[in-house]
Formats: sequence, C-alpha cells, structure tokens
Amino acid sequence: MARYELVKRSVALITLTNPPVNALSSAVRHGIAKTMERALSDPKVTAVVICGENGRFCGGADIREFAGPLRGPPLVPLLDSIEAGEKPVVAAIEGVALGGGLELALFCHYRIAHFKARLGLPEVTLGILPAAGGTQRLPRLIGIPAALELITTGRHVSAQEALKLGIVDQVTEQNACEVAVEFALRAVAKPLSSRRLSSLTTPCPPNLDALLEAVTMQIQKKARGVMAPLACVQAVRAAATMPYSQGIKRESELMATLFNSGQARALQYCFFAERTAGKWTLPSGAQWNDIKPREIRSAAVIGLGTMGRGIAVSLARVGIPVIAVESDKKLLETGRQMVIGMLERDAKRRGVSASHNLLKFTLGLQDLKDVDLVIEAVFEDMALKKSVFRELSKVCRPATLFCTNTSGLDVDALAGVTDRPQLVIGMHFFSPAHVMKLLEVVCGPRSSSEIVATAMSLGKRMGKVSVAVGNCPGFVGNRMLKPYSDQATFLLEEGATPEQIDKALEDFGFAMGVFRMSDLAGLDVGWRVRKESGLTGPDVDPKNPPRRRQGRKYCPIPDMVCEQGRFGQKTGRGWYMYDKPGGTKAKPDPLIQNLIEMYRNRYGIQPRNITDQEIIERCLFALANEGFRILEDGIAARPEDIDVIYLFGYGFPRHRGGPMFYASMVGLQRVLERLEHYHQAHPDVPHLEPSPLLKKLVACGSPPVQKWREHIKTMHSHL
Ligand SMILES: CCCCCCC/C=C/C(=O)SCCNC(=O)CCNC(=O)[C@H](O)C(C)(C)COP(=O)(O)OP(=O)(O)OC[C@H]1O[C@@H](n2cnc3c(N)ncnc32)[C@H](O)[C@@H]1OP(=O)(O)O
Repeated sequence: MARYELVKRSVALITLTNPPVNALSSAVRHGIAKTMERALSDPKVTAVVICGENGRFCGGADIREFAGPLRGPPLVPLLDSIEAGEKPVVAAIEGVALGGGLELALFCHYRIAHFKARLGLPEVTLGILPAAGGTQRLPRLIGIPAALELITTGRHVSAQEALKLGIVDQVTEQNACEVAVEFALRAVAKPLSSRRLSSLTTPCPPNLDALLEAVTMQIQKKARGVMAPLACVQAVRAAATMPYSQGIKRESELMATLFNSGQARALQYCFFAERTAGKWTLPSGAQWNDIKPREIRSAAVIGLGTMGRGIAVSLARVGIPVIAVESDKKLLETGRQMVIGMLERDAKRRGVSASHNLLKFTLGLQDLKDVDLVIEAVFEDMALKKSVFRELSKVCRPATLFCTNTSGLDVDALAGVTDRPQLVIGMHFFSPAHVMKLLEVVCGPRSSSEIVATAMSLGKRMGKVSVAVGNCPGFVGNRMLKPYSDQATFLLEEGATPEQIDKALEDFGFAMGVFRMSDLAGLDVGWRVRKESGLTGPDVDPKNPPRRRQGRKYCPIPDMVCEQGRFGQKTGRGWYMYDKPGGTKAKPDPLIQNLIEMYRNRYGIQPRNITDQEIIERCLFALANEGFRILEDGIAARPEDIDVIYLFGYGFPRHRGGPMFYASMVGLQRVLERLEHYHQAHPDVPHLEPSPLLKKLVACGSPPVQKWREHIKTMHSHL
C-alpha cells in the first residue's frame, strides 16, 4: 500500500498505492510507517519524497473505516516521525491533497503542487474535524483567519491559491514527483527547524476574540444546529492560545465529541449516498457500468420560461451547442436576453468567458431536425406537451432523443404520442435549473437503457446529482412532498400557526419551513394542480362533505389563501406578509391568523396546544412513510436515492442524512409506533398509516439503511 524506491541514488520515493484516491486506510498507514522507517534508517538516503499513484496524492483518511473499530497505526504519532526526522521530506501533490492527505503533507517539510491540484481540509463536511494535526498546523502555517475559513467550510483551494496562502512552496506544470525529487536534493543541506510546523508560533491577529465570535455567529446562522464547524472554531482557538502539544490534545478531545455523533454518521452517509445514486440498475439487469451513453453534440430546449432558460444555460456552459425555441417573437426575445444575461453572470462568477456562440434562438421546430437531444420545457400541461412531442416526431431525425422536463406528469403518456417511445425520458430539473444540483431522471416503462445511460451521463456532465426514478405522479420528490405539506396544513387546523410550524422545521435544520418555502415557490401552482385534480374549484360536487375529498381528509385553508389573491412572495402576500411584491422578509400576518380562526369556528374545531415534537413527527414521519411506499412500489431503487433527492432538491438538512436515514436514526420501531399513534387519531389520513415495508423492516429487526435493499429486492421495480 506504499511502494518504496530509491531514485537519484539518494532519494527515497514513497508512493501511496490505494486506488482510486490513495485513502489512508489502515494498510496504507502501515505502509507509510514501514517505508518511512526504512528511509530514515538507510544511510544512503538523504531525502524523502512522498507521492500518490495515478496522479492523485491522497484523498484523506479512508472514510469507510470510520464505521468500524479503528485498526492500524494512529495517524498523528506516525506523522510525527516524518516531521521529527533529520532528512528533508517533500510532498509531491498531484490531483488532490484532502483531509488527512493534506495533513500528511503538512507534516512534510516542503510541499510541491502540480498546477491542477486541489487542496483542502473537508473533514467538517463529514461531521468531524482535521484531527491529524490539521487544526493546529494550518493556522501556524497560514495564520488564523485563512485557516479558520478553510477548516470551518471545508473549501478546496487550487494549487495557485495554495501557493498564495503559503500552503505550498512551489507550483509546477511539470511532473510534480520529478520536481519534488530535485527540490529534495537541493534541500538536503538546509536546516529543517523552521520547516517543522509544530515548532512555530501561530501568527495571531490582535482581534482574535472578535474574529472567533464573528465566525461562530456566522456558522450558527448558516448551519443551525450543526456541531462540527463550531468544534473547528474551538480547535483553531486552541492553535492560537496553546502550545502545540496542548493544542493537539484539544484537537483530539474535540474530535472524540464528534467522531461517533449522529451528525458525523449522517454526513458520511450522505457522502456515499451521493456516489451510490449515480449507479443505476434497471429491472432488465442493465446498469450504469455496462451501457454506453450516447454522445450528445447538440441539444435543443423548447420553451424559454424559468425552467427552459436555466436548462439552456446548464447545457451551454458545459460546451453543448443549444437551439432554444419559443412560440412567439416577443417571448423569444425576452428569453434570449435572459439566457444571455444568465450565461454572462455565470461565466463572470466562474472567471471564464461566456459561451454565447453556442446558443441559437428560433421560432420554428423544423430547426431541430438534426439535434442529438431535445429537452421540452413548456408549460406543465399534458395536452400542450403532447402536441409538442407529436410535432417533434415529425421533424426530428429518428435517432434524436426526447426528454421532457416535467415535475410530475406521466412520462409514458408522452412517450406514447411519439414515434420512438423507447427514446423518451423525463428530466425533472429543479428551479432555478442552472443553480439547483438535483436532476430526477424519470424512466418510463418503455425507456431504453441507452436513453437512461445518456440522460444520467448528461446530468453528470451538467454538474447535476442525477437520480434515476420510476414514472408515477410526482415521481419521488413531489410525491413525498404531499403528505409532508398536508400534515402541516392539518396542524394549522388543529391549533398551530404557520410561523410555529416553520420555526420547528427550521430548528430541525431546514433552510425554510414549509410555509415560507411555499410562499417562495408560489401558492398558485399547487392551487392549479388541486383544481385540475378536482380537489377544489367549481368541479367539486357540492354534496361532498366539507373537509373531505375523494374519501379522505382534506384541508381547504391553502385554497382559501389563494382565493384572496395571496400567491406568496411574488404578490407580497401569502402565508406571510412581505413589504412589497417580490419582497423576501416574511412577517406573520394577522389576516392569516383571522382566516384560520374563522375557519376553526366555522367547523367547531377547538384549537389545542401543539408541540414542536408533534410537528416534526407528523411532517417528517409522514414524509418518510411515503418514501417507504415509493421503495415498495419500485419507484426508487434505494433509500439512498430518496435521501439524495431530498438533500439536493428540497433543502433537507444534510446533517440529518435525508428522510430515510433520519427515520433509521430515530429508530424504525419508534417511527412505526408514532405513525400508528397518529393514524389512530386521524384514521381518515391514509398517509399516516404505516407502510407495509416499514412494518416488514421492523419485523426483521430494523436493519441499517444500507441493508434495506435486501428486503425490497424481491419487490416489483418501475425503474
Ligand atoms: C483512522 C482515523 C484517523 C482520523 C484522522 C482524522 C483526520 C482525517 C480525516 C479525513 O481525512 S476524512 C476524509 C477527508 N477527505 C475527503 O473528504 C475527500 C473525499 N473524497 C472526495 O472529495 C472525492 O472523492 C475526490 C477525492 C475529490 C475524488 O473525486 P472523484 O469525483 O474523482 O471521485 P469520487 O467518485 O468522489 O470517488 C471515487 C471513489 O473513491 C471513494 N472515496 C473517495 N474518497 C474517499 C475516502 N477519503 N475514503 C474512502 N473512499 C473514498 C468514493 O466513495 C468513490 O468510491 P466508489 O463510489 O467508486 O465505490
């Protein structure tokens, strides 16, 4: 796991060999210990270079090992021996030096980076801190403010920025190992004492307390309830106020508080879930690593509304020529200006030049005859979408792939009107499409494995986290949203206020509670869907009992809010009031309070005191319960896929892992008991009835989330 060679007759070259990222597994740590001992004791060796195989220095500690008992040599004493030695040790950083990888490099006396390398201490994103000396050594090297920022955010820096900050000594465009070997030979005669970071005093700003206080407040505001960044601040404080030997002990104590925490487990689960989601499998056995995606050299986007514009930008900025289509001249011109503006702002932010030349704008579908792929993003109306696909079938060459950006319509019904149902798939982008990372790739029963592979690979190319899901109303994300938001409105009827419910959800970790989020998204969208599905509006049979629709409990309060023209932020009024249309600062509105009170009086509902615990349980357990049903129905292949959808598309707090992981952390038995309890109290709410899969998992002893698949695999898959 660490290869030893003697080069240039006196330099020991130690290469970490643990593909794909040369993580510091127990075997690698053994390898480093053995090879370093050999290098330091061999009189022929005057200097040492450490590098990683396959152009990657080191991706840090092996995260998979965190789940079990720690084996192998502990990292800090091992690395101490590198720094303490009398022979210069140079880290040759290619690819990445992350987490324990950068910490290893910080124990070396010198660091040479390839110009394409990325460096960072991302431990905080995994719920832990850089406990291999990183919190004590980086501040000594680059000062408190810069180290604090890198350690508390986990941000990766480029080699050039690392050079500016003083993290590396040289950046090269040549082979970093070869440059490091030459560097090491030149360093042989030089004194090493000033190169040992543990012996340096941390340069301390005069306003240390104020700085730490400001960063703490910023973290508490941005990452409410998240432990690791706060522990990082405390560790960096120790670097500023304690000698190294005590600081390193403090680092280790703080790590102990985080290492086995639920938050660390959740964040590490998220890391792997995100990677698992890309590994799709279809019932036919076709899967991500054996189907070749088609190469997409040109694309078209139909409809330049909010979604279409974001999709066009997402395609053009990764170098795909795009033809954008609108139905009338004025809309086309507005769309053109918006897309170009977005592309320019995006390019400016990324420090690259905008790719205008990749965009063409047209009024005619006939211009699409030669494109490789079309993404339809017209208004969410089945008849309109069908007419677009009928036209496309006439115009496009037979091999063109057809994608629909719908948030919940039947993808197979659309495929059915085309001449190529096997080449039709859903690509559900989230708004704004050039910002949001999630893409649901909706596989219809007739979608071929080739189009699934192509849509997944295109999503990846556009920088999206793509998840393959089956075709049902709302797919995964929006289907689960309904029971969640229904519970919130039922709780309003029963005695809660929008601000109380939002606060409970925000304290849980959501960036926005359900009502603030609905105000942002626009309340009219859901109202239209409810009207179309006959839940409200003139089509509802007047004989229908109040507060019941289609045989189950229904809360009309959201419809009453819309009837008053309150559509959320855009109208300046919604569940909250805003200072102006488009305003973002939500204030509780006494008119909403009156509306709810009048409603309760009309139906004789006696408001009761509702606890935050009940809000969280009812909203989140109903959400997870629908997730279990989605797994049963084969609409999602794995709980990880559902969690990734909620993390990237719906603002579920990452340190809770996603709705399915959260349910497993609470304990499936407890979730089952609480759902049974709430269902007994509300028998007319089917979403509260525990799903058969939840019951089955509890009966099997509540296996960890990674094992649920074994209990679902016999079930029918719609993927
Ligand atoms: C023994 C206890 C010591 C305590 C010491 C505490 C101090 C140190 C702590 C740490 O170092 S924690 C780890 C910090 N490092 C990271 O967070 C980096 C994580 N990895 C990445 O960001 C990326 O993987 C990458 C390195 C930038 C490469 O990205 P790329 O897109 O090229 O590939 P991926 O698909 O992400 O990864 C490929 C493959 O490798 C697995 N993997 C990546 N990093 C690790 C890791 N550190 N440990 C274990 N496995 C890792 C990843 O899951 C993929 O696996 P597969 O999906 O292919 O199975």
